Amino acid sequence: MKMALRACLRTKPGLTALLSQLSCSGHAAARRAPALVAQRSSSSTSQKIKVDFDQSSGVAVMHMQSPPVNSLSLEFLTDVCIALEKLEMDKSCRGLVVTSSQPKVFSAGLDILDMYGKSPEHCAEFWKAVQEMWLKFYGSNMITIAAVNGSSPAGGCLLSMTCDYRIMADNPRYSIGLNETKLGIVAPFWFKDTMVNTVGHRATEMALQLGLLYSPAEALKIGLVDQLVHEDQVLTTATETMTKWLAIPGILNISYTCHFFHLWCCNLVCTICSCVCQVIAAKKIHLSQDF
Ligand SMILES: CC/C=C\C/C=C\C/C=C\C/C=C/C(=O)SCCNC(=O)CCNC(=O)[C@H](O)C(C)(C)COP(=O)(O)OP(=O)(O)OC[C@H]1O[C@@H](n2cnc3c(N)ncnc32)[C@H](O)[C@@H]1OP(=O)(O)O
Repeated sequence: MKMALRACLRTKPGLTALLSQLSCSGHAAARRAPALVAQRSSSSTSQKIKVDFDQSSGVAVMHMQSPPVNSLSLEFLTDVCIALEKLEMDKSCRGLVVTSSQPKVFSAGLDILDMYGKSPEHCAEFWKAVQEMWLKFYGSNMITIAAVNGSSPAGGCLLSMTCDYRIMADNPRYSIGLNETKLGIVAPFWFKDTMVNTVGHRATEMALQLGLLYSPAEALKIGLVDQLVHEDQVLTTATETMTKWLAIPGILNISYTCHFFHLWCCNLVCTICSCVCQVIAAKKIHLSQDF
């Protein structure tokens, strides 16, 4: 799916416009102009994001440092998107590792305090920022690897699933998954689709209906993560793995992209049809209540 988005962002101007409308793209850029990285190795920091870029390898490491648990608030999401935009614009940056500076937690998911009791305008902006993060990671031209060095529920799991590869710390205290159901909320369809693309239909059904959080070993078993390593090795393994991915010629990447793009389009059409059916059904229920 990530590759599919990458392809359409490269090749389909119409869809790019559609996606940019969906994602309210540019909302982050409007706040702070991106700057190109000029040095051989550089480090740029916002309050909540630190990016180390090694120009010799073309690999950047994005450290999420929003205490206590990297919850995805509007401010944090905006910083993530800005950092990503800057890296995306620097053509020498080919790979991105995303990890956490917080102990025991990769990301606690959406910031619950930023969703509750806020104005409709804030909620709209917040929700657009969530979509923007998702689209930017999924549609990135860079190879992306999530170095999941702690728990990663809900939106944190989504973030890791938008990456090309996931390496998780092998610590049974940590968990990962889309647990929204356990919180009494329904995960949006694009959370669901992202998981289907990662672990398949049946595993997603089980995961979402029961709101399951998986231990690292369980997550590996269903393919939610690709590799487990000792806690101390997560970041180094991620950078080593990146070298292998970057050795693959970009053209092959684009070819696979076309296959996945086809699947993604089919999925989108089904989703639109299902939304239309739901609206029709809701109208029918409404009418039958009137009479
Ligand atoms: C406007 C929106 C419009 C529409 C939205 C509608 C629907 C959206 C539907 C679905 C999408 C939802 C996606 C989500 O991501 S919802 C968030 C789900 N997240 C969780 O369930 C995680 C909850 N947290 C934990 O499980 C643990 O905190 C964690 C394992 C991450 C870490 O455990 P640890 O023991 O290390 O720390 P704690 O003591 O539990 O927490 C420390 C501190 O952090 C606060 N905290 C934790 N999670 C969040 C969070 N998601 N948002 C905000 N704050 C969070 C926690 O309360 C503690 O604070 P304090 O007590 O002040 O120290």
